[in-house]
Amino acid sequence: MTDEREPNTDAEEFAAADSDDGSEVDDESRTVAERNAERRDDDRRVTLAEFHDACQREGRPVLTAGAVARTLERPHESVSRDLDALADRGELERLSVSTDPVVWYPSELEDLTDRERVVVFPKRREIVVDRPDQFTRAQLSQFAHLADANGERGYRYVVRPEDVWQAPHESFDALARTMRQALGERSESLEEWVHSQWDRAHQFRLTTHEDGYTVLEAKSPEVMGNVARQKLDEDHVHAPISETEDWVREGSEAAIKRLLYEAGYPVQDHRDLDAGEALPIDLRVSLRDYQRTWVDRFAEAGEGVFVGPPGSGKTVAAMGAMAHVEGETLVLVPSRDLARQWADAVAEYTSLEPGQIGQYHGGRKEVRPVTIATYQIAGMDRHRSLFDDREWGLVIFDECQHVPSDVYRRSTHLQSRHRLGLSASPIREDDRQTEIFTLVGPPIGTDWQALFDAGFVAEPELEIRYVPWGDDEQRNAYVSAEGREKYRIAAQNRGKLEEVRYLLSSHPDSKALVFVDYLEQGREIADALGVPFLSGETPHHERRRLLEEFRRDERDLLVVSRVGDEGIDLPTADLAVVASGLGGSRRQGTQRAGRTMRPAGGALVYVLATRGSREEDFARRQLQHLGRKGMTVRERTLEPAEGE
Ligand SMILES: Nc1ncnc2c1ncn2[C@@H]1O[C@H](COP(=O)(O)OP(=O)(O)OP(=O)(O)O)[C@@H](O)[C@H]1O
Repeated sequence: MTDEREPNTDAEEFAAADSDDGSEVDDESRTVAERNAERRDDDRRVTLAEFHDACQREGRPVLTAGAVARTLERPHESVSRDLDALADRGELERLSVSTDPVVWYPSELEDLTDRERVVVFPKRREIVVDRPDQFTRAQLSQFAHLADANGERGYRYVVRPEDVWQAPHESFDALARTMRQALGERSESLEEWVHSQWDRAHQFRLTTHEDGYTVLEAKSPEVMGNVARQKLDEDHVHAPISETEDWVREGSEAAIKRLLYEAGYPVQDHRDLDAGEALPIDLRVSLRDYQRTWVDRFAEAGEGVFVGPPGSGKTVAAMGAMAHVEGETLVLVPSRDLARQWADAVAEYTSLEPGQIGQYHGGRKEVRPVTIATYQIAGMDRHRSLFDDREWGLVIFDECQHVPSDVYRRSTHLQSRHRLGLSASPIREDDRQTEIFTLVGPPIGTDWQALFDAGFVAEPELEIRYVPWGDDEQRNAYVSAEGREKYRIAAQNRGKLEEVRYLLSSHPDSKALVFVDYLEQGREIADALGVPFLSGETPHHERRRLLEEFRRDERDLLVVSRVGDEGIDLPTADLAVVASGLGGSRRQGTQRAGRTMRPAGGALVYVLATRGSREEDFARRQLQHLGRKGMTVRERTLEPAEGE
């Protein structure tokens, strides 16, 4: 299911790394080459993990040096020496049996049955872990991101520059400690690389001068001259203050952060942020531990993006951030429905009175100490004053992967305020990630799997069902069609209706949502099932009524068009069937699946794809992404009905 690559052996990895190293030997580099040679020698020493491997391959917990040498394909003599060294360090036990050769076994025998094995591939900057425990996962997620997790064959983490840039550590030494704890031992070349990335992220910072203006500080005159002064011009900075300091033009902080980020030097933002007009706020709910950690990290930085699966409590944690800032707050959301839900939630979870909470959108225009506005309104010229009407101390961007660029542009002058983004989809297909990072802040997250394991969010089961064509006419049309038309025909395969019926009938007690991408198909399915079809064409009040009925359990089935992705916050469902919608972005897949990840009930997602069509490949790729998030993904190919 996933594109997990089989790890090479360590030896292959190092052999590959070797070809880069020390190939040019001149007088000066000889010492480097010698050092590398030594290190290679070190790296070739038998490690405890390799001993474990050997035991596993031999199927025995106790081995002779000869057996280890044979299994690992290493010289007997050096293996004996290495095993001695491991025993001296207390990692192996040695037992001499008279007349027989010495045998070796791990000091912790239980290691063999229930141990996590960490293999580092420094050159690819990948870490593969077998059965990592919670602690290891928490440590790893501080400097690497989970690229694959299929539960059976291990977790693959990759360390990207931005993972290091946003590591929540005070110093490189602290980060290195976390790495060593997670990896079990030191990986020198990975550490070197991480160190260089760490340095990059600590070359520049923005600070507030005692006279109130912003200063860009560089760590050295060289980096100021070679990087900042090459990338920035008089639009961004006034005259230099010193060799390492520039006086920043008001309002260009966001542009500076972006330019330097793109040059590979993310800027630390240490300005004194303006808390705006004071607004005392008490929380009426106690935050969960991970939410408290999010809020603490936000409090420390003054900015950031909470990244967690839907239903993981980002909205509630955002209120924790509001209570920390205690300033007037502007919340921007993608739709009116969400504005209303936010207003209700603020009233429920904080000490604020309803009269202090305003909504600002097509329906209502209230600007109050806490104002929730839609992106649509916030992007309109005639409503631009929204940003300046009050001294906002905090701006919250809900679903911040959707923030339209005009809203970003308009809110850049709010850079001096606290900024918080909320997102359930960390992965972007365009370059929004840079925008979010530089305009809002760095991601603050928790390993999703940890949230599933702790039971805060129910992990959905996902199944892709490959459905045969419903009739020959469509199949033939598909064969002769081209390009996007192929997707369209496959998406609307009439065979899917039967499959939807079947799935609904096999979950008779579930509250279900059926998603479609095409209005025509939505109407057909809704008609056939005798239920309403909710689309962009459904009047607003009608939409709300239907959703309310669904929430109150007065309805248990709705067919929803793509509008359900962006505009409205769908109620909790037990079952989601994605009948079409595989032509969109990866994010869409995540969000749809996410709708059923609410804590209640054993939520289940079925994605239908037409067998043998492009949809099939697409489904596989989209759901891989979910697999990487630690969900269980299953595939099932359905046979055509009799006679076809
Ligand atoms: N600390 C908490 N204590 C009790 N309940 C909580 C807490 N945090 C969140 N919840 C509950 O969990 C549910 C989901 O929370 P919330 O709406 O904040 O999640 P979310 O991550 O913002 O979801 P979405 O991404 O769908 O907007 C809500 O019903 C909320 O009441």
